[in-house]
Amino acid sequence: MISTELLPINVAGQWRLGGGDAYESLYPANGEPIARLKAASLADVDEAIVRADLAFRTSGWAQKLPHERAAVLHRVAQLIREEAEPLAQKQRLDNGKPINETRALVASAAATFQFFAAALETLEETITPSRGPFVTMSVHEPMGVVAAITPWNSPIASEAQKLAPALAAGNAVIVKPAEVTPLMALELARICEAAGVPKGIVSVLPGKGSVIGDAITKHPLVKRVSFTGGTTTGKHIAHIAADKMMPVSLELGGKSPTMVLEDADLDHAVNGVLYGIFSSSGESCIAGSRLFVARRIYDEFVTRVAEAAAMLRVGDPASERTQMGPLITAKHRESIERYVELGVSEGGHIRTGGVRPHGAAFDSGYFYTPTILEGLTNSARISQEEVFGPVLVAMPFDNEEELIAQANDSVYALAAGVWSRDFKRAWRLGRAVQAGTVWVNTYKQFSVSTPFGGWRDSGLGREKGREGIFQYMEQKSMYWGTNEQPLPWAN
Ligand SMILES: NC(=O)C1=CN([C@@H]2O[C@H](COP(=O)(O)OP(=O)(O)OC[C@H]3O[C@@H](n4cnc5c(N)ncnc54)[C@H](O)[C@@H]3O)[C@@H](O)[C@H]2O)C=CC1
Ligand SMILES: O=Cc1ccc(S(=O)(=O)O)cc1
Repeated sequence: MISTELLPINVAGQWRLGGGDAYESLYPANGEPIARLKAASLADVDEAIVRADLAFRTSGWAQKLPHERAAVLHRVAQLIREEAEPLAQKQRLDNGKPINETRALVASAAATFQFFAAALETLEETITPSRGPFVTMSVHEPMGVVAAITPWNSPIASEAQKLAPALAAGNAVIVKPAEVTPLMALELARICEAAGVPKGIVSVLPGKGSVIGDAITKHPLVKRVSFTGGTTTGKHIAHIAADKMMPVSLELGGKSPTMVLEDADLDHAVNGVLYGIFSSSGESCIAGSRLFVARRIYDEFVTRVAEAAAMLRVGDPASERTQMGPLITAKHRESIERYVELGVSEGGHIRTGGVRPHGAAFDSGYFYTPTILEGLTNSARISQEEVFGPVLVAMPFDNEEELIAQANDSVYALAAGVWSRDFKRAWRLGRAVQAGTVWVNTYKQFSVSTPFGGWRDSGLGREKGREGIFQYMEQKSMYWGTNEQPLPWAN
């Protein structure tokens, strides 16, 4: 247990107990409580947003010069780095990912703050070519209060990905973390305050999405929502946003194809496929969950992947040797088990996994074995729906045309992988596959300077990259008259 005391939440700079129901955050590896807190109430939501709006207008945050705000964000990055190990351990407890993964997420959160601080300092507005007796320019203004609604699977990274650009842009930010993983957002708010972000500019309101997230989205003072989560929730938020004429960005689900060609470096591809689906226990929007392998090498390749999957070290997230930890909750594991049963009922057979691991070390956590299904087509429900767990569907293909048709036959289009030594084929497939991100001869690599987002049901808008900051700003075109030529009605 991190603390037996009820943890305070952050209502526009006031650290206090939430007004909602008390609940416990559980360690997925053993089901034991690690923290207790009270969720935000609807009154907390309204108070946080009204006070955030006041802080936006009066705290001076929005008016700071870019290099001054950037200095504060650099300090946030530095403080995250100074506290990296305790933060990683806390996130391990909150979310159950292996410690090596949570360390990488903490490092990426620091890098994100550093990147957006640098982006802000070097941001250039544009003077546009004039077409009259005036000088024209395009500038950007902060929006006011914006909201960041995040899922449970990579808390500190997904929160930093929204908080850093939103703060860089000069806004006040309401963070609504997933109910089951509230701790990292609270830590980030504490660090922002310590780094010099004025009180009221960051709030963290944990609680049920359908209540707290909904109220935040609908609030008239909230000028933008940046959401990461499931596609159904994302569509619901998009409807509310349409009614408010509010811009949104939506980072949603995926069912990403990995394509392995006959000429691929197979050692490398085996590792890439394993990492793509089984890292983070497959609880990853970009998990490479559909594997297409050239028929000529299908048996050899899938045998190698299955054998390696069976050898993955599933277990204690605290151990540096662990490659796959537990799933997030008992309920989520049940949903994955139902998907595997569905795959079998649709004609699939389990090549490896498909069970909970046995042994005392696993009994009270939410563990599941790395699972590969074969014998299914791309139209099976388990090939089409997001499982969000360690389940791979492997399928052979006969030619490129059929491969691309199947890879693109999905409501999702978030990511894709191509494995081939033939540059021309890899290029052709990489350009033909419909996806927000394509990895060639690698998978699940990220750079904060490269935009990320999905097509179709995988989302709207892009995060990261220098342009990511503009998501949180309104654009304004300015015309400066030069008086060289009178307006038509001049007297
Ligand atoms: N494209 C991307 O970048 C990523 C997408 N995801 C997606 O997230 C999903 C898993 O996360 P979950 O927490 O299960 O998703 P979810 O959609 O249930 O919840 C995500 C967040 O939205 C909140 N929420 C739920 N209902 C809401 C409502 N009516 N109004 C406002 N907020 C609401 C939740 O409390 C949580 O904070 C997966 O489908 C996955 O693909 C996850 C990580 C990255
Ligand atoms: O930057 C994008 C990004 C990185 C990781 C993930 S996930 O946590 O693996 O789903 C999602 C988006």
